[in-house]
Amino acid sequence: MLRWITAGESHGPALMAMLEGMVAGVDVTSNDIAEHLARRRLGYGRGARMKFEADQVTILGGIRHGKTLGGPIAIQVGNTEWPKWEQVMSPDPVDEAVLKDLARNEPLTRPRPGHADFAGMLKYGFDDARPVLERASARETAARVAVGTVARVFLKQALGVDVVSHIVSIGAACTESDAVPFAEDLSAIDDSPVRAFDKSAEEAMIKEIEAAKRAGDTLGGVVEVVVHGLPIGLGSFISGDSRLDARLASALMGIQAIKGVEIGDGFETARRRGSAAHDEMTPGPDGVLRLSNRAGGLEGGMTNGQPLRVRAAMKPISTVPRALRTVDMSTGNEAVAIHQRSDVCAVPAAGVVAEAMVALVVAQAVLEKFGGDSLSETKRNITTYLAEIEERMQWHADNATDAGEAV
Ligand SMILES: Cc1cc2nc3c(=O)[nH]c(=O)nc-3n(C[C@H](O)[C@H](O)[C@H](O)COP(=O)(O)O)c2cc1C
Ligand SMILES: C=C(O[C@@H]1CC(C(=O)O)=C[C@@H](OP(=O)(O)O)[C@H]1O)C(=O)O
Repeated sequence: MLRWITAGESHGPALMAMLEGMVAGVDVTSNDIAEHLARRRLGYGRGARMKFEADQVTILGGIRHGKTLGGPIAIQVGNTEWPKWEQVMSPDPVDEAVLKDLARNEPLTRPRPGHADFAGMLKYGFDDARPVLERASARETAARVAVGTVARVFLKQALGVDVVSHIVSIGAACTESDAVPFAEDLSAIDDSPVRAFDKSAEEAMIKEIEAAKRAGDTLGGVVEVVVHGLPIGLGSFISGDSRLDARLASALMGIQAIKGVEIGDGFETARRRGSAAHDEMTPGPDGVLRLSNRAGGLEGGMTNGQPLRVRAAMKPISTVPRALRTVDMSTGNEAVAIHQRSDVCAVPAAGVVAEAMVALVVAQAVLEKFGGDSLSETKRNITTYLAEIEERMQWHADNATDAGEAV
């Protein structure tokens, strides 16, 4: 089974990610990983760190001469800030006298409502939020994007599919378009500072971020991930945890600040009648043709041959410059929450992270269905399966007559 894990803190020496279960023979290099990490650093409204963070990539195992070897893949992403934090974040003990004089080491005792500080301090028994926020921080998403890159290049090489995303809304500024973009339509999406597909919405989104910044406030929004061309039958209805929609929701919800996941038309579907909620089928030249894609390409927890379409809602950043009320955990008194360097809006970056999580989950489902130890073996299995599906679809196309039931 394809599995992944990350380690590391926001201001530690580096983040690390391990990916186990990837087949041999996938072409991937440090440059591919660096390219996607650079995309994650972009976006209007991000804080100062993204301007100088270099996300130095080192592949430590599992890849040789640009090809996966079949063993666990280990990737390190360096934290540019480490030299400033060497003592505060040292894995080995540091002299108390040295730490006492470091402003950076001042205990953070005023938890930010909305961040992990409060519950994390109580749960792990810390008087300081530093050890909590270091790991809760979305800096960790750089490690996910690193392993997500391996998953996305595997999907491209095994099936020819691209995992793409765009921003649907930031605050109240929302795209008007309900088109499901193709990868070609999104080839220049990273040139948009808010990664918006719809140009008129782009302007409104930028204005929304500027207004929030001026007001000392922060923003969230909604991202959409799309994958065209997936084979029918990834995931399964046989149990809750094998349903692909459940697995996608879990992976997307696992991203810091994501508070809602919608598959296809999701919540809107719940407001419709059945007659207007599903995707009717009709005989077509390739077998069965769908008249809509409200389900987002998933029925019964399986891909159904329609484009996969999944959205994730991100809450506003909780480090609000116009700081929120809190309680000082060292005194019990009313206080204002910690305010430190932070993003005003990180929705465009969250889109890149969401792509990585979707790529990992879909790659896991592809490997589960088609197996193989090498890319060529997986591809062979895919080809055989697709030929069978095509044969059945062709049977429908060849046998359909006008004698069907009229609707
Ligand atoms: C790409 C990205 C960047 C983020 N940047 C910040 C930030 O600069 N400041 C902040 O307070 N939260 C930021 N967050 C959100 C926090 O990490 C998140 O709210 C926190 O870990 C608590 O988890 P929860 O929101 O899921 O409950 C960011 C999230 C993402 C996905
Ligand atoms: C470092 C990243 O995002 C960070 C996510 C984050 C948080 O609380 O989640 C807080 C900020 O951390 P710092 O105080 O170090 O600037 C962001 O910059 C990153 O995305 O690489």
